[in-house]
Amino acid sequence: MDISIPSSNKPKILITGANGLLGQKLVEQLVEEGGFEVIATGKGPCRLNGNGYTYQVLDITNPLEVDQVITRLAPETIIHGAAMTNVDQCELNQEACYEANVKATEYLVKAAEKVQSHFIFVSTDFIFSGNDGPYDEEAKAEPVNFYGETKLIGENLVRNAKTSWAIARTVLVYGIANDLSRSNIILWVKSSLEAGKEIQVVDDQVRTPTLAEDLAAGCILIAKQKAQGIFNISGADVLTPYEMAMMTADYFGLKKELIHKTDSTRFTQPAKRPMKTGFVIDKARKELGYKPKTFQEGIAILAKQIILASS
Ligand SMILES: NC(=O)C1=CN([C@@H]2O[C@H](COP(=O)(O)OP(=O)(O)OC[C@H]3O[C@@H](n4cnc5c(N)ncnc54)[C@H](OP(=O)(O)O)[C@@H]3O)[C@@H](O)[C@H]2O)C=CC1
Ligand SMILES: Cc1cn([C@H]2C[C@H](O)[C@@H](COP(=O)(O)OP(=O)(O)O[C@H]3O[C@@H](C)C(=O)[C@@H](O)[C@H]3O)O2)c(=O)[nH]c1=O
Repeated sequence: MDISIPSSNKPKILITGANGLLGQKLVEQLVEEGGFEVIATGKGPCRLNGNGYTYQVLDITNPLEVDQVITRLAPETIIHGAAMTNVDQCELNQEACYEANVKATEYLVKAAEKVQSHFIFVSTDFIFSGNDGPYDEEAKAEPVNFYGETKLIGENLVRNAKTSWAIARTVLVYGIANDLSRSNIILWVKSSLEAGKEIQVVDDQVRTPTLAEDLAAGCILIAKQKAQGIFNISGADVLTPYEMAMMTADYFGLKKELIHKTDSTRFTQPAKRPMKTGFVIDKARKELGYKPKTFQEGIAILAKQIILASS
């Protein structure tokens, strides 16, 4: 069922993967700001709260559906955040990952070209090797897992698009939203420690963790300014997952003794993780006016949302 609101004379912005963590924050902020007519799309029923947007079912791996929805709605702007984001699942089920992250992006770019939408593609630090981060926008891509490979192919499809485009790259997104398909580091650490579970956390991988609200704000700055090119949209704090876990335990007053420091030789996952990533965000700060929260501020924001969600 599509939830529709009367169309307006505002420019249309279409969000793919709107039921996801980034998608929900994008819709929330766009509706709040009021500058766009917001079209939220996702596979299956709407899992968003609130109103002020139109929900349209859209499975981006269906080329016919993509063409019909995009050409009928002709959005001025598309923010394409939908993807298969479980990195280990991507390694183990490469066909599904390629469909969702590459073929779907191809269908969306083709449809965007027909209606000349400004196309904003959300990408990742996982396109890099992790040998020499943190990275600026000019760094050489060299993915170390299949998920990263598919996101890099997606980037290249977008860079060759015959319509205006931007790429918003981000890192280790954390936050809370409605009925999410996957967890994220703060929620996972908090729930493990509250359950009295011991966790092994690596201290040799480096990230610049990103509050979901900041990523959404960065994408909206790009949309409003119709900015073109590649922008690093992440947090500024350079931290290891172990440091993030300890800060999370500290903030929520949980038992730090349950957190055991380890390294990537002892803690392995099905898909290899790039060791040292993280982003230099000077370009987004200067050209977009992007201003991310600190990780500490991000935890506090999340804590308030968790209390709100449980009240
Ligand atoms: N999370 C992170 O740490 C990072 C994310 N990114 C990128 O940011 C973007 C958003 O990620 P995030 O919000 O965190 O991830 P989520 O997994 O929360 O959101 C992705 C959304 O895409 C949807 N989706 C998957 N397949 C399809 C499909 N065939 N048709 C329609 N929708 C589909 C999912 O639907 P459903 O909810 O029904 O499964 C989900 O809502 C992604 O492009 C990701 O690659 C980049 C760096 C870090
Ligand atoms: C589950 C787990 C993770 N970790 C570490 C590994 C990693 O550095 C960090 C996060 O691991 P996860 O597997 O939860 O998340 P991961 O799949 O690495 O997250 C990635 O998601 C995709 C979508 C991206 O685009 C990337 O930017 C990145 O955010 O925490 C541990 O140390 N111990 C653990 O038990």
